[in-house]
Amino acid sequence: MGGYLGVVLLDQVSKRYGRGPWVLRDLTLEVSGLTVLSGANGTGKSTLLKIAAGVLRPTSGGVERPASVGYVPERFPSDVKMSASSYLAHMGRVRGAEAGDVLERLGFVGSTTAPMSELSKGNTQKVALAQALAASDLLVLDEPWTGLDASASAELVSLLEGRTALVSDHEGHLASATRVDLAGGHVTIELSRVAAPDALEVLEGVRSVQARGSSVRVVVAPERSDQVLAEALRLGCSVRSVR
Ligand SMILES: Nc1ncnc2c1ncn2[C@@H]1O[C@H](COP(=O)(O)OP(=O)(O)OP(=O)(O)O)[C@@H](O)[C@H]1O
Repeated sequence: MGGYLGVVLLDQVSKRYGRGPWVLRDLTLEVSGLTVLSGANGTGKSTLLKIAAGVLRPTSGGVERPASVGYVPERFPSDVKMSASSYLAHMGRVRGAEAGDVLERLGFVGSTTAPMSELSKGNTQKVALAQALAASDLLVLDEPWTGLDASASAELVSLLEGRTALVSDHEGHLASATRVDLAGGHVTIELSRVAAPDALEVLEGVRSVQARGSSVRVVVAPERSDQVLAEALRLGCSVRSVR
């Protein structure tokens, strides 16, 4: 893979935390322009964004990101002792690009010299956005409107115009952006006589396998449910229900 400017490419990315259920499975994603990630709570939006930004490794699969990536996490740490101006200067040196007038445009009204831990939630978010928006190739923004007032929210929409960005947005600020829905629905298969749950867990499309008393509940992507059912029967499992 090579040469994607302003585009993050996730190639067959899967992620699970430890031995927990699969949060993402075989996800391939190219981003150009504004792309909004949607999906119910817990479907893996923040996980995907962390992987795209490079702060979390996928369990498997490849990620290629451009050189200059700006990331705003879902929650900015609340205990940063550095001041906003020191933080932005530091990030500017790391990135080789200044934050420019983003703070002013977003209507920042706090102190740029006080510790950031003393800033209000909205003003902290504006600093987080200012450092990220200095990146030139790709923005990865997790709920970036959190804590912003109406005028800062509208300004952020205009700041994102023409940018390449992967954004989670519960509130529909970017109505005209490309949408990637992580929910995609699921099929739950209840099995008994399961000798080897591990053999089910590795099947394509399987999101989780949970023992429940004498049965095992398998959550599967809808497009793979027929194949998983067939494989479960081949492994000698009995099917109790599919819904
Ligand atoms: N550090 C972690 N350790 C273990 N499990 C985690 C961790 N982070 C996230 N998860 C799990 O991964 C799943 C996806 O979480 P994630 O935060 O990516 O979802 P989300 O779509 O961003 O949710 P929300 O809309 O509520 O912010 C959830 O089941 C969550 O419990």
